[in-house]
Amino acid sequence: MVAIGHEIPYPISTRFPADMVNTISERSVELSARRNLMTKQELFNKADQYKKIIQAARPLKPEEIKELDAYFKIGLTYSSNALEGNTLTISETKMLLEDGLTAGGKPLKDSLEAIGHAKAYDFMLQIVREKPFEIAEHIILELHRLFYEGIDKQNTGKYRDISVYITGTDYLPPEPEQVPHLMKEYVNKVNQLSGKVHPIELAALAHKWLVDIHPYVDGNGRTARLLMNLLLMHDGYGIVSIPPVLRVEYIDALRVSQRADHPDAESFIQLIAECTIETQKEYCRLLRIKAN
Ligand SMILES: Nc1ncnc2c1ncn2[C@@H]1O[C@H](COP(=O)(O)OP(=O)(O)OP(=O)(O)O)[C@@H](O)[C@H]1O
Repeated sequence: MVAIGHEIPYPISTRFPADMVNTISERSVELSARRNLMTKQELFNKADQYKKIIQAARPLKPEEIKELDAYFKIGLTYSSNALEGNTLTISETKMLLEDGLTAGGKPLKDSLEAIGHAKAYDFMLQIVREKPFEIAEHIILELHRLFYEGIDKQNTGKYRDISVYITGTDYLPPEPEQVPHLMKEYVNKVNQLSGKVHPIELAALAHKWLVDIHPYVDGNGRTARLLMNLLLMHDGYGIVSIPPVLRVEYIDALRVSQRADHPDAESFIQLIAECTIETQKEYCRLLRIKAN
């Protein structure tokens, strides 16, 4: 069970800063260069310092919260879909979600994924703002349903009844008969761990354990990243994207956490902590907060 105040972070204008794409890749380079220089605990400490600084800028006006929600919705929708090969750029994602304009010549599926992801994001925010809450199976299924119903009605919001494989890895997700009971165990494990480890570690593990089970036919990565963000938002850390340029690091860290010999989730947790700090810097930039 996670219970903290209503801590919603915040952009300032839905009018996307023109430098958004550059900012994302520059931040990623910076993030890559810094990798492994700080311990997990140092990263958590830094994220907690930023969290305090950002919280001191509250309360925000309702219009500011609305604008920040829209800003990060576009950012997460773009990055989470791009990680899975969706070809929409951040500007095309913005045009689609704000003005209803589809990108000419691009697959319809890419637009449906963006629209679905945005719906699931809105639901995620709604849950974060209804407190207190516990992670529950119906919440995770609803995140998936909203994301996936426009793409494949048959497999939306329900567990898979077929075996699945993750391309490019030896790791085999469990057989479909095991999924319902593994998901029950999963929810209990996440709720029981809440308050016992740092919230960023909890969110990273919730992501990792969900993709380990791979409960759906498709859309596992995106549902897991939304769930991770539900936990991070709930604890006041903001919306955390994994920039597409870090895809290799992201997948490698998951692989290390799943290898048969000495599985180790530490580098995955560290990567999520680093991405959290980058998000917090973005909040500071948008809110004109001097953090150093
Ligand atoms: N070893 C791994 N290699 C690659 N991806 C992994 C691995 N372990 C877990 N994953 C997760 O699985 C996701 C991709 O899984 P898959 O290719 O089955 O896509 P999916 O289920 O269709 O979900 P989505 O399309 O949203 O990612 C990644 O985003 C990642 O979060």
